[in-house]
Amino acid sequence: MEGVDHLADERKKAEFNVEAMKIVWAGSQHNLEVSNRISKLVADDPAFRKDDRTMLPRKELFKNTLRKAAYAWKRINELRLSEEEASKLRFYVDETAYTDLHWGMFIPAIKGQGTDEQQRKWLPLAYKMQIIGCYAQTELGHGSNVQGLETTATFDPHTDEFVIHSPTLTSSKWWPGGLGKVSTHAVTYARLIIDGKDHGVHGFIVQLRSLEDHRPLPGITVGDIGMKFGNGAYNTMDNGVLRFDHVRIPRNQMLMKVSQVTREGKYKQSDVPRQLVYGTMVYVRQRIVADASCYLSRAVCIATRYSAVRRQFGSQNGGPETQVIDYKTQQSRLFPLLASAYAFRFVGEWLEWLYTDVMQRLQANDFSTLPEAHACTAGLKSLTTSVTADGIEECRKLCGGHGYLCTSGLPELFAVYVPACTYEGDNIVLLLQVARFLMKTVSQIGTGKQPVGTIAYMGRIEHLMQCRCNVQRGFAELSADLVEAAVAHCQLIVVSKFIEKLQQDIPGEGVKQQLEALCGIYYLSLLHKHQGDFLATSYLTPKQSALANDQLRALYSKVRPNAIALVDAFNYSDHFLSSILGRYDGNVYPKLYEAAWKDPLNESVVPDGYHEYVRPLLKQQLHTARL
Ligand SMILES: CC/C=C\C/C=C\C/C=C\C/C=C\C/C=C\C/C=C\C=C\C(=O)SCCNC(=O)CCNC(=O)[C@H](O)C(C)(C)COP(=O)(O)OP(=O)(O)OC[C@H]1O[C@@H](n2cnc3c(N)ncnc32)[C@H](O)[C@@H]1OP(=O)(O)O
Ligand SMILES: Cc1cc2nc3c(=O)[nH]c(=O)nc-3n(C[C@H](O)[C@H](O)[C@H](O)COP(=O)(O)OP(=O)(O)OC[C@H]3O[C@@H](n4cnc5c(N)ncnc54)[C@H](O)[C@@H]3O)c2cc1C
Repeated sequence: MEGVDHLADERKKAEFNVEAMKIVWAGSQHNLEVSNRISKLVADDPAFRKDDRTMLPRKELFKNTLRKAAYAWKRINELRLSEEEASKLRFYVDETAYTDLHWGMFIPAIKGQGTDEQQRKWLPLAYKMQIIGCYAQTELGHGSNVQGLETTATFDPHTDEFVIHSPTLTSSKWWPGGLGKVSTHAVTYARLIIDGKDHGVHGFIVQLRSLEDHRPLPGITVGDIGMKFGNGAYNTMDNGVLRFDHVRIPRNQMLMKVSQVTREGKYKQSDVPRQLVYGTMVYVRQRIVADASCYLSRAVCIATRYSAVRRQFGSQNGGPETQVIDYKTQQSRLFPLLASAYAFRFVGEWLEWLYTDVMQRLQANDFSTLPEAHACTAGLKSLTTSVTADGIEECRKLCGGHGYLCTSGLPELFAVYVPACTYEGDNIVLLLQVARFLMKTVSQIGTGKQPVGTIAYMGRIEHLMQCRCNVQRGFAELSADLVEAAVAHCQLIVVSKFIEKLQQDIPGEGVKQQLEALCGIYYLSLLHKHQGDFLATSYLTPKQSALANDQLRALYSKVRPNAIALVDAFNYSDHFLSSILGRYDGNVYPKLYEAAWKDPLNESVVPDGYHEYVRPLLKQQLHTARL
């Protein structure tokens, strides 16, 4: 029934102040106000419609994305939106586009690795979108191993230029988003060669296309790499291929904050770690962690609302069947994901703080916290994206058959999100970086160096203090176990940041109690999942393990009446969720029925192809039957 809130009874059960929880989720009253205003702006504008996205052929889909990106830019300028509001608007438009890479990587790369002079030249052009940029690092044959890139940038002292070249097929740039069809410029990563000497990988600003007619400049071959997983989803993005045939750029287009090449061809390394060349990846990994909670909470919101609407079995005396959310099995799959969404929100906030702190220290030439920042961003990116991708798929299954329909919103959400486990660093490769950091810490504990920050706990573990180990010995052989240790370390960070959040003053009736319950669900469900490890290492007795499980079940019961309100606190509009199963009013069945009839296949009663391919079969059967 239109206008009826089918979830109203569920909302009445809430034992906490939902408006106050919305502020906690948004981070502040100000953030909530901006989110409300911008999300409404997008939802009310038919130009941002997206319910047809999974049905459009690629060319039409891509053109539509270009139209939306241009329209979004027009609105940002007309309404004089601030940078914060503009990025919120792109978030609520909810369509991956070349602009993600322009704002998310091209500009940050210039800011992080360009000199003041380079920033003064390039940033105003980029901010006004008079040039559009991408981040061209990965190659056909090399992704994870950045030091293995093959593209060369050879200094020519006669002309004061670099010659950018792709020497082999495997050196072709492959994957950069925005590169395929749109970008006019790329921050390109290439090996710096001076006088025959290889100085390793550096970033260069290279113009790819004419600003007049958009054609590739001489020596540039560029195009899209083709369709990716899923309908709609990441196919709105022009991930590209790029080859250079001795393309010349002026010397001052090498990003020279970390190291410089002089007019005479001298290579000078600033007094900063070379890893700062990887700085853009650290920035984006930190953003990806913040984003994981958004994707997971969307899926959880859909699955929770639908689980309250859906009924199966258990009818008493002809009464209604049981809401599937009341089954303990459903709760044991759903509520840990709900708890994870909140946990990732808080760890994302903390990581943002850590990143800002590291950046401030770098300004003051203090590089001491860089290894920890790298380990935290790499590890948490890996953990949160893996859990989120798996969580979205679990939410689809929690919605039964209807979860498989595109109109549930879940298939596209999964397809658009799952590459997050690969881009910005394959999740296993990143965990190996964390493991390396942990092993290095262990090797230093023996020398009396006290670990601080997220690894301080290691200094309190007795047997680690006795440990005398070399970082590399046995590392490869034990790498699968070390990856597990790295995940456990990252989980510890997530749990401790959730607990720290609870130690803050959290206003709003019942809000803190709900968060305490969710925090308990988060760590107890982990403990339950890994109880074998805890029992094997005698950190838990079987009795304690059983008690923990009892406590977990009790917390599911505590959260159950609040479940709908806890997902309402994410504050997602129906437009943003784009899911019939996750509708705010729970009016699922009539809307599913209505949507089916809008499918292009139902435009005609007799489908295209019937007369060519079906009718002849039927005729043949009629003929055979008569015989
Ligand atoms: C659909 C959209 C979804 C979400 C949107 C999310 C966010 C939106 C908001 C903003 C973002 C905007 C856009 C992004 C959106 C979507 C993503 C789209 C695009 C994706 C782009 C990319 O994928 S770009 C390419 C990314 N590539 C990688 O990540 C490569 C991974 N590899 C590496 O990083 C390195 O090769 C390595 C770390 C694995 C190894 O490096 P190497 O130099 O060989 O190092 P080692 O020898 O192992 O180590 C040497 C020492 O250096 C230390 N180290 C390594 N890396 C760093 C670092 N980054 N910082 C600091 N220190 C570092 C290492 O620990 C070693 O230290 P020691 O002390 O041990 O010597
Ligand atoms: C949607 C999408 C968007 C992207 N956008 C961009 C972009 O804008 N710009 C850009 O430059 N790049 C981009 N990329 C590329 C991306 O960064 C790389 O794909 C990513 O870094 C992984 O590298 P790879 O593809 O080389 O994987 P590989 O390293 O080849 O991984 C293959 C397998 O090998 C394993 N493996 C690799 N090394 C090791 C090791 N040392 N030990 C154990 N196992 C290992 C991995 O775990 C994985 O299972 C994008 C990729 C995708 C999918």
